[in-house]
Amino acid sequence: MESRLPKPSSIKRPAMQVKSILPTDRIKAGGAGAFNTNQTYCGNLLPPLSRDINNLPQVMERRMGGRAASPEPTKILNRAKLRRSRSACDINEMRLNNKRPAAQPTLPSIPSKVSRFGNATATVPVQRMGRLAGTTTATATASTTASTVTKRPLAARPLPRAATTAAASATATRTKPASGGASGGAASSAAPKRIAPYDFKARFHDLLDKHKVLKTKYEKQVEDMGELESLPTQLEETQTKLIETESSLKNVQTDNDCLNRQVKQQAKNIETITTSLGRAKEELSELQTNHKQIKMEHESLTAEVLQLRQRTEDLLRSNEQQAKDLETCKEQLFQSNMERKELHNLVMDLRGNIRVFCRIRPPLPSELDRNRCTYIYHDEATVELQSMDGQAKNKMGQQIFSFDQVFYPTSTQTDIFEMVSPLIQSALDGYNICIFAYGQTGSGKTYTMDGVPSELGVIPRTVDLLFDSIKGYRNLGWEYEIKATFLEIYNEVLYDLLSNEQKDMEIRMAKNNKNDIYVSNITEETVADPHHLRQLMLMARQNRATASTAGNERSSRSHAVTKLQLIGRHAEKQEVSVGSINLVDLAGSESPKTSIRMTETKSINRSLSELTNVILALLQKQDHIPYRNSKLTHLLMPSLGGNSKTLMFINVSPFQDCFQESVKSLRFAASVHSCKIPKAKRNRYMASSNTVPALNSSSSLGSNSNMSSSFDK
Ligand SMILES: Nc1ncnc2c1ncn2[C@@H]1O[C@H](COP(=O)(O)OP(=O)(O)OP(=O)(O)O)[C@@H](O)[C@H]1O
Repeated sequence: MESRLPKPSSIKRPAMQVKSILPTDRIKAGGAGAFNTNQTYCGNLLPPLSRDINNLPQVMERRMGGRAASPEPTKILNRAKLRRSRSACDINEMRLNNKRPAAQPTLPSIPSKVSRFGNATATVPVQRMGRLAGTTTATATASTTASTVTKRPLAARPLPRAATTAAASATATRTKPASGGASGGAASSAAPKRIAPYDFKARFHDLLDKHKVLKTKYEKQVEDMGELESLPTQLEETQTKLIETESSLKNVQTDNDCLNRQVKQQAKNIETITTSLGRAKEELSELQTNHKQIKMEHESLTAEVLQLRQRTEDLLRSNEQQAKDLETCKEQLFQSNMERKELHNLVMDLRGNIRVFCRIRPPLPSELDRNRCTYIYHDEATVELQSMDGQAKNKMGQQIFSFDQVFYPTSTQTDIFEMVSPLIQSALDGYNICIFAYGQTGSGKTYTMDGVPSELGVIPRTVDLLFDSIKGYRNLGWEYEIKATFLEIYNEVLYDLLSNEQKDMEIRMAKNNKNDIYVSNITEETVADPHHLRQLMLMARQNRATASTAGNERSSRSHAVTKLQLIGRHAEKQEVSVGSINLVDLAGSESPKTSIRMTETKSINRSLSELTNVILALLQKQDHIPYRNSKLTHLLMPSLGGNSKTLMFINVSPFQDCFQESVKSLRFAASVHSCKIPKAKRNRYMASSNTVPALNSSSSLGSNSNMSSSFDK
């Protein structure tokens, strides 16, 4: 009988390249842990199943070190066993399978068997199933088969999951028909039927089944090997991914920590903000309350503002009207003030341009034992002087004198100044005023003019009145400037009482005004306040020449002239008013019989005599008035005969031994009182005129003034 099986020589090895074993180095590189699921591979205890059938020759050759090498006894024995276990059919079938493509192995069909089992699946021999009776899993079947082929105890080796599944599937497929029919079930439960050695066909089929199972197992193992080969790469990728994941995890953890810190910080911030928000809410509430109050106040104030605006408009209209009225009133006031000045000075004129006041001083406590003559006061302006000496009384006759005013010994400084102050007012109105005291030594001239600290005289009171009046005039639009000079005439020589320097001082006539004179090189001080002027007066008094006389322990031995210039300006009306006050404390006349310093006495008496002559010449209306015969009359020329209002005090002593001098003084004063001086003219300038002195100019009427004046008619 000729077998239809192909000859073993025709079997070719599968073309598929399969790695028979894992390289040791790769296994080692993968680490033992990488193959924990397949300890047998890692330990290289068992060869892979891929070497079992298809690659068996090559494997054997490799293991044997090639055919040329002499086989080891154990391997030769195994090969002999293998050779014994395999039948010729097996070998032929393997050769046929090797010739066919490995992916689709095909076997020749056996019609007789096929018809008996019905389909290809049923080609699994019942005998084999019977032989495998008692095993319900493909694993057991495969293990049995494997042990049959390789004669190795493979039961302990776990099969790959895919192979197990395939084997189970194949077993299930083969057992289905048997379990479906009674015959099949009987066959499966029957004892395994041994195939007779001569039944090659059965053996062939049995081997074919085994071959299929092994082939399936082989394919699964190849697949598993492919999967296992890719495991290191996957492992590396997984490790790389793991490292990346760990790095990412670290980053994420870092980020998480950072975020946690931020969350904590934000939580704190939220807490702070919440607290602040609470406070802000409270403040907002307070502010809202305040806002309501302020709003109410604002509304109230707005209404008030509206009322005030209306009131302001009314007031503005009223103010405009009042401003017009004020201008009218100012104008009327200015005109009335000018009229008052005119009337005031008219009264002064009616009283006389030169007025004479007689003052009889009281005896001092130290003089109470001195004999006094009798003064009989007929009225306030008439006094009768009687000598206690009967011989002198008969010789001099009745001595009755009339003056503008007679002041009793009991009259005070205040009483005196009440009569003087109207003249000071005239000086502010632009008139030249001259006040001098005449009398024998010790009669009270200095007391009347300067006074004592407890009883101020005419000069300090004049200063106070001037500054008080300037304040009132300022309200009327007038601004005043006061300049002061202090000089004395001693032995017909001029001295500057504000300077200790030796100066060449002369009395000169103003260039454009023959009625005005000035003193060259004299110190002129602009006075800002009464205190300043008092200081200057004190300095002048200290510089004045004094000496002891028979009638006065501290007699003034010179004529002292204090000159105050008053320059008033009305900016609105463009008017300038220039007035002056000459306050003269004459040296006391002295009898040559009692004189100690004859030259001094002669000079004083001569100057006083010249003063008498000038006044008498004015009284007699002589053509020539001898002003220049003495420094005193020359200096007082504008005050005596020109544009001036003059007040002369006649001071007399109450003592009997002064009777003769007192009578002479009183006679002189009485004659002056009767003297007629032309009507004084007010110095009034228009600001637009070139003749107006410059404001704050040092040049003035008392010094070197080139001013030309236009006088009122
Ligand atoms: N009315 C008076 N009441 C009180 N004491 C007076 C009065 N008049 C003058 N005396 C005093 O008389 C003395 C002499 O006065 P006073 O020095 O003023 O005289 P005089 O005329 O200036 O003298 P002389 O010309 O020598 O300077 C002074 O002590 C003064 O205080």
